[in-house]
Amino acid sequence: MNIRVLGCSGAISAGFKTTAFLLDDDVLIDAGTGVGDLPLAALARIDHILVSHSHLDHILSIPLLADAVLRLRAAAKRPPIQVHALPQTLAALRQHIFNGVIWPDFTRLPNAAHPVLSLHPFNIGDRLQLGERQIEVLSAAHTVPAVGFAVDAGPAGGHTHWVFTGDTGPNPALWQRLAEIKVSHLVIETAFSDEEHELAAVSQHLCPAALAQELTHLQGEVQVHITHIKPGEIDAVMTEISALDTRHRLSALQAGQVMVL
Ligand SMILES: Nc1ncnc2c1ncn2[C@@H]1O[C@@H]2COP(=O)(O)O[C@H]2[C@H]1O
Repeated sequence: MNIRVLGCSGAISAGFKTTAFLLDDDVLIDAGTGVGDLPLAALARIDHILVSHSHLDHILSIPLLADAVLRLRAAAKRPPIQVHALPQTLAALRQHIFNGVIWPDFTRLPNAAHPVLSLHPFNIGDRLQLGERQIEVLSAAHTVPAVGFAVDAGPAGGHTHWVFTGDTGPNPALWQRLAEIKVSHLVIETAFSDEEHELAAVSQHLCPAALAQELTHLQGEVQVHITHIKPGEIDAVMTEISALDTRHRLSALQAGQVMVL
């Protein structure tokens, strides 16, 4: 099982794409601007999109992807791309994106019987079975209903997990759950530097000081990948993180990086 980072930035600028991970070649975890770097044939292979929350930097490639692959998938008689998210997130997509104003309703196009997208609600704690892969929905604490995900490496990988926190501030429920499973990779956000700790708090993100506090709850010695840093904050965030006293191995996640489970 491979997880490829298509985008891991907290906003955009040249060379920085927002959150998207490609699990093998058919499952997207979040659909930020990084999705747009995939060739059309690769886009057409995506069968599932797992959405952490409704914010634009995580969803904006869903409507664009639907339009890009509609004809290819219809010609190949492919089923709808399944979009999986919390009920509140799916309602936001329906109301604010697929409303015929911002974008056509691709849950009914090219026709209502065989649309290019279908919407599938999940709840925190659910375990989604996508082919051989099992993915658990984790809690997140953000300004809108939000989740993270834990991808189970399966029996060949000793049932370790690749964990993505999603966008979140301090999140006790996450650490409670992670104490019960084996974690090999933790992809955790740190959007802002400590200087911006008030903005981090109000927008429910982490800064390095808050990250340090969160990581005290993570057992063992884990490879920790820092994601969702705002482009102007990267040097400050990574300098502050390099000074943290922690047993875990911390590095900045990079677009193009492939993690093998
Ligand atoms: N109160 C605020 N003041 C300024 N910026 C904000 C505020 N709340 C949210 N944001 C920004 O809006 C962004 C929305 O997406 P994010 O949660 O990734 O990160 C958020 C912050 O960068």
